Amino acid sequence: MSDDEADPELLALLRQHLQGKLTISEEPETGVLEGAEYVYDNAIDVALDMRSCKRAASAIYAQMQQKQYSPATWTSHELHPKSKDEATVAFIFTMDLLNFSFWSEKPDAERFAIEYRGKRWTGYWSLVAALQRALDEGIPITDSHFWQDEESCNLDTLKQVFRSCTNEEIPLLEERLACLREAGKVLYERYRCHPVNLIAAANGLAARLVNLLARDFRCFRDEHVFEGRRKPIRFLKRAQILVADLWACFEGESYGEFRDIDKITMFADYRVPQILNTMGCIFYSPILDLTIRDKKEIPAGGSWELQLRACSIWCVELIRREIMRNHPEARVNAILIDFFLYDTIKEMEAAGQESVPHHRTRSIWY
Ligand SMILES: Nc1nc2c(c(CN[C@H]3C=C[C@H](O)[C@@H]3O)cn2[C@@H]2O[C@H](COP(=O)(O)O)[C@@H](O)[C@H]2O)c(=O)[nH]1
Repeated sequence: MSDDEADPELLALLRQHLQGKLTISEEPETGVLEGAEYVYDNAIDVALDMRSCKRAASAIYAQMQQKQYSPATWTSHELHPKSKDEATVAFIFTMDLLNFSFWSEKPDAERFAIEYRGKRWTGYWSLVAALQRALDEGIPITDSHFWQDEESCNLDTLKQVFRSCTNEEIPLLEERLACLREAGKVLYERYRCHPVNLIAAANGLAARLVNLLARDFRCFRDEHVFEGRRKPIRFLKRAQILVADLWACFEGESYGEFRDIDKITMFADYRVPQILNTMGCIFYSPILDLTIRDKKEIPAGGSWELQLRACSIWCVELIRREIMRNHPEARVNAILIDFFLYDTIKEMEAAGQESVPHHRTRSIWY
């Protein structure tokens, strides 16, 4: 077919569209839930316990009501940015670009930690504290121009930004620099150097923003082949939590306004599976259970890890459906359930009440 002959299939599609027979769905899907259900249906090392999920649904709903859990809870965290503007969009984008792999095998007093505002911050909060401290110190760590400037933004700069008050360095420092470099390049090439233009391109659709992040940024493309299945399983954890953080921070308005926000799923990290296991909602084969309890590393991209992540997503979806079945008026979605579960396991950790460890996989995806 010569270049100027149109593809007959395309012509047929166009004709159907013009005749109003073809509605090109405005509502894109991320495919995350579909992939999670597929893995759940084919998992042999991870399973769900329906009775525990039902029990968890009513307990979670009751506690969320009692704590008045809402998107506004996000801003109430001491370290999260308070201004509702472009600077906060840039902060959240930078934060979720680097929001991965903080766990340490060192004892608490020796693990990587950031000293900021008179406190020691570890885990996710060490990331937020380091970014806030860098901005206080005049380092433009949330500016995509800076990320591309190899003179002023390099490994030494990041070592300074993430300098620890212990002898342990932040894990995967080189990978974090690579994420900033790539994101700086893509934002320059496609989004006029600022993530607000990426949000504008999504046109108020959360699923579209997630898909744009996965399409344009390799470092957000958290998808993996499960046991040889041709179509990769999409987790897109940092892309999804980025949308969720925007929605929560801006309380569903302005840069956080998404008419399909309920399409966002739980974020497949290493903390929520831990609390779901603690509550008996998900359980493991004896060998996997032993591996996790012995704090042995689980290979990134392997079947065990994908089963853990996918079954956790599916578990939170079933909990969400159970809550909506019993409370049709509830303003609860997978994001708020997830945020609640994460904050709950962190409270348990702070109180020394963790009964089972989280799984250990070192990865840039979560
Ligand atoms: N599923 C899920 N994963 C989350 C979060 C958050 C923080 N979200 C804040 C925003 C609103 C909420 O109220 C939280 O205050 C971090 N993480 C992930 O956990 C890991 C860090 O664990 P640790 O090293 O122990 O701090 C790492 O993979 C990180 O990406 C969440 O909410 N959900």
